[in-house]
Amino acid sequence: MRNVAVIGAGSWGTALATVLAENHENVSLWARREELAREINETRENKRYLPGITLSERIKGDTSLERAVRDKELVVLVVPSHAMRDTVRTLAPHLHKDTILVHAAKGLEIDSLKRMSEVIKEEVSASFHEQIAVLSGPSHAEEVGMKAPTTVVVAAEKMSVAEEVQDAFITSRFRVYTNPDVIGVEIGGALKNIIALGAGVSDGLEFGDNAKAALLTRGLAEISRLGIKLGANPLTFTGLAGVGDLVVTATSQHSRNWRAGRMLAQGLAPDEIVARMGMVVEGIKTTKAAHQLACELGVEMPITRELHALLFRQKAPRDAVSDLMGRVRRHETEELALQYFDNH
Ligand SMILES: NC(=O)C1=CN([C@@H]2O[C@H](COP(=O)(O)OP(=O)(O)OC[C@H]3O[C@@H](n4cnc5c(N)ncnc54)[C@H](OP(=O)(O)O)[C@@H]3O)[C@@H](O)[C@H]2O)C=CC1
Ligand SMILES: O=C(CO)COP(=O)(O)O
Repeated sequence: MRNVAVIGAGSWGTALATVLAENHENVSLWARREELAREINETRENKRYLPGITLSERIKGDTSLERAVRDKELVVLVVPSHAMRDTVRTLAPHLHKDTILVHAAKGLEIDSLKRMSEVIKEEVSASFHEQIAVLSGPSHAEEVGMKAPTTVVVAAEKMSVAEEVQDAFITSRFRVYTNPDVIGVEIGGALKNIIALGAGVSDGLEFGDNAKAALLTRGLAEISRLGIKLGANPLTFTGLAGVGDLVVTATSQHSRNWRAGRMLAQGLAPDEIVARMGMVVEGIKTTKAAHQLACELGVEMPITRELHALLFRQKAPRDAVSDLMGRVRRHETEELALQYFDNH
């Protein structure tokens, strides 16, 4: 491919543009603010979102969505999930009929509780539906910008589409796997942010490594439970979009969600946390959406429930921990354990 576009010049969009610039001659990078597009073009740096990384001359900042997507073979959507619907609605009429759309956002739409690929499908014509993919996995923008070895996964309903996206992104430092499980990859990527918030709370309370390991493990159990209910392949949660992203987000000081959790433990309100961060903290809105989804589908998600109470009902962090630890005793792998005891 020669012409690709990245929509969203935050940290992740800018980092993905640096990867794409290794493989493609023209990379349009859409920013909604004129001064950011100008800074990218004039200084070859995005100081606010990816400081210290020199951007290739192949990357061109642009503020026109129409111009950015026109005649592009690949369009990468990297706006925060709350902005996905409006952004896709605006650019949809200008897409070339063969364009592949890949999104890299990690969240759910708060009112509809939909995954990002579902939101995108609703905003583009049916002819694009098989050309939609998701890119996810353990990948902090700061490290990708520095070309540290990174692995990600691309999921699409059609394997040939996933493979085209794999081809477009793969470099010697950015290894891309494919997976047909769009639901699992999107749910893993979105819900790990909730558990990362919890890990930040746990670290803020200085609970140590046992508590963090418990949160990650039981967090993955509840992410998988919801994902499987929605139709995901359980194996996806053992992969890059599951365990991989959970570990990288919940154990890293790069993570905005982990840092937000630490601020929660200090008693800051969600609004103050978002204002201080100056960057997107997807886990806050995703906690609301996932909690509602779990209630509607009757899926048990105790960590998500407690974080929801912490974020939106002013529950004290230590009370949330006591309530988690004091829950009714159970088997570790409840469905499997019941089968096992039936057979023995
Ligand atoms: N950062 C990372 O390491 C990774 C992030 N992601 C995911 O990528 C997505 C984007 O996050 P990230 O780049 O980190 O976010 P940042 O906070 O770094 O940047 C947010 C970007 O989105 C723009 N933006 C904010 N609101 C809107 C809106 N309503 N309409 C259009 N654009 C908007 C901002 O523009 P402005 O400057 O004008 O406000 C800015 O360019 C998230 O879903 C995140 O979970 C996934 C993997 C890694
Ligand atoms: O998704 C990420 C790494 O894979 C980035 O996580 P944060 O949004 O918490 O920084």
